[in-house]
Amino acid sequence: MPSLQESKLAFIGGGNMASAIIGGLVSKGVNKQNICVSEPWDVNREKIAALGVRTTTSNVEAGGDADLIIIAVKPQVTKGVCEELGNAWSPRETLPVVVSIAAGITLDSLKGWLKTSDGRTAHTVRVMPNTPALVGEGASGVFASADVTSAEKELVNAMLGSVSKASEWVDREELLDVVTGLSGSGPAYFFAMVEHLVASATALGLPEEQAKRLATQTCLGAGKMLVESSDSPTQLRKNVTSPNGTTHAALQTFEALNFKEITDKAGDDNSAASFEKTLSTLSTKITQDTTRLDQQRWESWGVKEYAAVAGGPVLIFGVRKTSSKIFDYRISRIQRRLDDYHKQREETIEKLKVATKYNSTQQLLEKYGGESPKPSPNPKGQDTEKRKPTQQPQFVARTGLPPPPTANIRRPPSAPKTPNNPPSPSPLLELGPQTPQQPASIPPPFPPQPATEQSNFAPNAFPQNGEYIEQAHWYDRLLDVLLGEDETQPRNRMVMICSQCRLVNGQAPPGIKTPEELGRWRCGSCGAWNGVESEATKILSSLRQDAVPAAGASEPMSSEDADAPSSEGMEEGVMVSSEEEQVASGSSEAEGQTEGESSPEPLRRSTRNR
Ligand SMILES: NC(=O)C1=CN([C@@H]2O[C@H](COP(=O)(O)OP(=O)(O)OC[C@H]3O[C@@H](n4cnc5c(N)ncnc54)[C@H](OP(=O)(O)O)[C@@H]3O)[C@@H](O)[C@H]2O)C=CC1
Ligand SMILES: O=C(O)[C@@H]1CCC=N1
Repeated sequence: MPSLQESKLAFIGGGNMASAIIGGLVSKGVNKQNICVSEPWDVNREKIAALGVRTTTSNVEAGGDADLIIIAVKPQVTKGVCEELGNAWSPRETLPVVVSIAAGITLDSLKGWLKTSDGRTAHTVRVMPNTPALVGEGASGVFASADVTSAEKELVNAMLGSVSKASEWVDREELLDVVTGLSGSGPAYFFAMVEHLVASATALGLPEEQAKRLATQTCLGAGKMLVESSDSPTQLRKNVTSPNGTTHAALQTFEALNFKEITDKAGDDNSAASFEKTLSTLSTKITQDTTRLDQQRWESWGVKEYAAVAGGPVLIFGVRKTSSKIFDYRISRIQRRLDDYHKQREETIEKLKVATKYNSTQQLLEKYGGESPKPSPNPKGQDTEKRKPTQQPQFVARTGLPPPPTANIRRPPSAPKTPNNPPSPSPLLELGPQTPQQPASIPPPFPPQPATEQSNFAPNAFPQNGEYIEQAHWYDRLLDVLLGEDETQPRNRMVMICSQCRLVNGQAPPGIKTPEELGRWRCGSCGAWNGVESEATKILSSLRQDAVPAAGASEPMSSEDADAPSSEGMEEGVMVSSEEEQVASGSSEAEGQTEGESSPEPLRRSTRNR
């Protein structure tokens, strides 16, 4: 670190305090050409220039190559000045030491504002000087940030020492506020005191100039005694105050007028100085928070913020992919086991066929018997043909009552419903994704009808004004990719429409994608069976039909027994419940028809058998 004489000094702001220090430095012989002052106001700049130092209007130029910068602008201007300098110093390899004399501006703020674009900050010192610096009688309080080196402190001490008789380094930064109220502002208190004394003496008849000289010299003499005497201020006061004398009477008047309180108040919370300090602190805080707010705003988002927003969906996608892989693996294991069971079942059925000579019997019957053997007539003499589940539409009014108006059932047209005069197709068949996978061979039982009539049918199934139709957006697709499709969504569900009477029997459970997965199901209105039957079930049904007449031939059954499906068939473990019902329906349907209008509910029969 260069010495004070060799150092280049720059003053940002050439006002009262800067003038006092520069004047002191010049009078102490510091090289004037090493001092540069930036000051926008011509009057002040010329006054400074009169001291013989360099001046400029550019802060950056003044601070360009300085070793020590003294920021001597008003507190509210300090932020802008610091940022201007910090930005300009980025190319500099070594940053200058910065001394701020601004009252109330903290080191943290200063260091933040002084940051260069590459993140460096100048070592910073706060000084609270006073104007007697001009005559080399200054008093200063000092506090430095932790990164300030001893060499840098030495340079600051040297600069202050040339204008101050007292440079006090304080332990805590907040103590600089106390120093401000004492020595920073202190000269003003003494000047005010002299002002009042002169005015009082003048009012009592003493010529003003005489009064001023007497007051000023008294002030200087008292000050000198305070500096030079070993006595305390209290002792020095007592030495002047004769018992019951005029000084005593005057000091009593001071006390009566709350002299102590006046001086106390100069530094307490209700003083103007205190308000100034509070306002200055608030201004600093407002500036800091405004800066923080700017940083938090969208436009000041950094790489981290954008990365978090962009990476969020990728993370969700990754988690979803991983978890679906785990579940896919578990599902495929269970599926393999299930396939194995299916295979074993097929093999067992084949063995059963061999054991019962099913194939050869079937061939012989086809060759010589014409039709498959029919079960023998039951004791009631009912025709067993009637027992076969009919695949024709059954529009039988089983209760004799019309369906409620809200029922999702087409109202009978004026013409009677017969296969030759079928009603129009259900509009639901036109709902693409929800249309069940019907065999193409099933002809639509109802001819198309005008839209107005369609909307009268099951009116709540069709949006009247489109308000319930949700358009898929691009982000819906994105969410489907990220989170998977919702199996409960209508577009992913199968609708169970009866192939005979077209009644919508609700939706297949979520996750069912094919008719095979759904299996056989029975229409709740006409009782017709729908869906796809597995090969094994067909064989077993056929075997059962073969077995029933054989048993009947050897041992006649009661009507109850004849109507009931065999318990073997009902308990067949490989059949799903709907398949069991289907086997049972061979008799229940027939019974339903023969028993006419009082036919039991289609499923009641099988329930009773269980
Ligand atoms: N006066 C004192 O006894 C003491 C003052 N201080 C502190 O010293 C600092 C200065 O106080 P003081 O000298 O009294 O105030 P002054 O107003 O007298 O001086 C400040 C000077 O800075 C100039 N200035 C304003 N904006 C800029 C800028 N952007 N760049 C460069 N210069 C600028 C001003 O010009 P313009 O007038 O055109 O705005 C003015 O000449 C304050 O922060 C104060 O707290 C500390 C201890 C004692
Ligand atoms: O009045 C002021 O704000 C400055 C600080 C101390 C002296 N003058």
